[in-house]
Amino acid sequence: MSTCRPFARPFYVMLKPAGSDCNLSCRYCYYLEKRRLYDETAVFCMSDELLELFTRQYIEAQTAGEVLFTWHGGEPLLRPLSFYRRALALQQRYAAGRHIDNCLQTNGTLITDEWCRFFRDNGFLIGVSIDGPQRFHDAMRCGSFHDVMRGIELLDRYGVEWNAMAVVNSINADYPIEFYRFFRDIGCRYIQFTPVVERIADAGSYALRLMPGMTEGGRLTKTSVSSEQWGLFLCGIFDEWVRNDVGETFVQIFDATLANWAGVPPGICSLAPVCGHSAAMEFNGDLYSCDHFVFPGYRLGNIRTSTITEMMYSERQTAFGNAKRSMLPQQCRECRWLFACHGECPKNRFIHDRYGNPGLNCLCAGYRRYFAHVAPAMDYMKTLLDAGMAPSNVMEWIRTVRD
Ligand SMILES: C[S@@+](CC[C@H](N)C(=O)[O-])C[C@H]1O[C@@H](n2cnc3c(N)ncnc32)[C@H](O)[C@@H]1O
Ligand code: SF4
Ligand code: SF4
Ligand code: SF4
Repeated sequence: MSTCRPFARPFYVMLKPAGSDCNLSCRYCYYLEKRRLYDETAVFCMSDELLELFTRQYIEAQTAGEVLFTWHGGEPLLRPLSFYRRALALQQRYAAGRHIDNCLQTNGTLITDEWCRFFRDNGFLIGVSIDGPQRFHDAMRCGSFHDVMRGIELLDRYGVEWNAMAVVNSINADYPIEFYRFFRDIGCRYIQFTPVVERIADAGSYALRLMPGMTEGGRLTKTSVSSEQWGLFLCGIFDEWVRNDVGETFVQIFDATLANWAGVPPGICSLAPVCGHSAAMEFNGDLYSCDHFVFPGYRLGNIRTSTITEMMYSERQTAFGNAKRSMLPQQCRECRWLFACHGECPKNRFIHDRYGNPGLNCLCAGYRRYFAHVAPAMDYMKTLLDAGMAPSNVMEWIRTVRD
């Protein structure tokens, strides 16, 4: 096994213990169709033996004293509690003094008292997918609103730490304030927004229906958000947040934007300069460059035949990571917001820039609007941070300059 550890930063692997299996079929889901990569498979289920191999390799591969396990899917709660008990036992067996944390991303519908006790007792951080008020959520997520809210109430009752993962799509994007207030009203203090940007491939050009980023052609799905919608959405929510909630409600993209303004790592890959530190592993041990690049051309190998270390530090994965920067079109290279945007996620890069070069992010116009809109407040918060003061002082300032 390779002992070479050239990355200073840790890396992460998102695990798919039930593959792409799910009890829902959300309209915009990019992951459900990944079962087509494994046509010969009837049951998508990570074996105990593979779980052990992964756990050992993953812990050994980490350069830091903390190790984060990320359970993802499909729906990870389709696996029984006994699977996760075994996972924790294996983590302890191979920890060798390292501190281990677990987070799990779920649609929330299968949460029970028993799961909550387990999450609480073992310090799991739970990401719950919820797309805002019922009419928005149900329109995309199979009418599951009440089941998800019941899951959230259970998590609250047992004191389990959770945050919201909200997908911004063609429908809810036009209602930023209603959407944002919903999360505040249900007591959610940590919110992540992800825009839907998916393209359907021209017939027969890909093994999957949806296309990978950094390619040309295809047509946008109906649920995808437009660049204009995304920009207006972010500006609308920012105005509400910056007046009332700084330091109280944490919106991941605003924190990441401020981090880039202050010159520290942003904490989300989409606004970081390079990719390559977060891979995804399917139920059978296949490792892919990123959860949003689970396509045959981005399969790095399988942990039964190569180690995670070899694959994560391979030339291929390094090239994948650096492509985020090296493939930036001229318009991005000249952009005044490059320090904050970095061309955003390569998954969303498939339009031409103003010079006719390929590889511009299809949300570019929205991001330009957003960065220009938040710049004065970001400048002010950076000044506060430099002076050792809390960014929440921006709320008072913004009221005096804008009211
Ligand atoms: C694929 S799901 C897997 C975990 C779990 N089933 C859930 O829904 O939380 C992971 C996250 O991706 C989000 N998601 C699904 N399809 C998406 C898309 N096309 N674009 C952006 N996010 C998407 C989901 O809403 C969820 O928050
Ligand atoms: S619950 Fe998650 S995995 Fe299942 S369809 Fe919805 S987004 Fe996809
Ligand atoms: S491709 Fe997108 S999601 Fe994947 S690591 Fe890069 S920025 Fe993140
Ligand atoms: S705002 Fe547009 S041009 Fe500027 S870095 Fe981002 S994607 Fe590139």
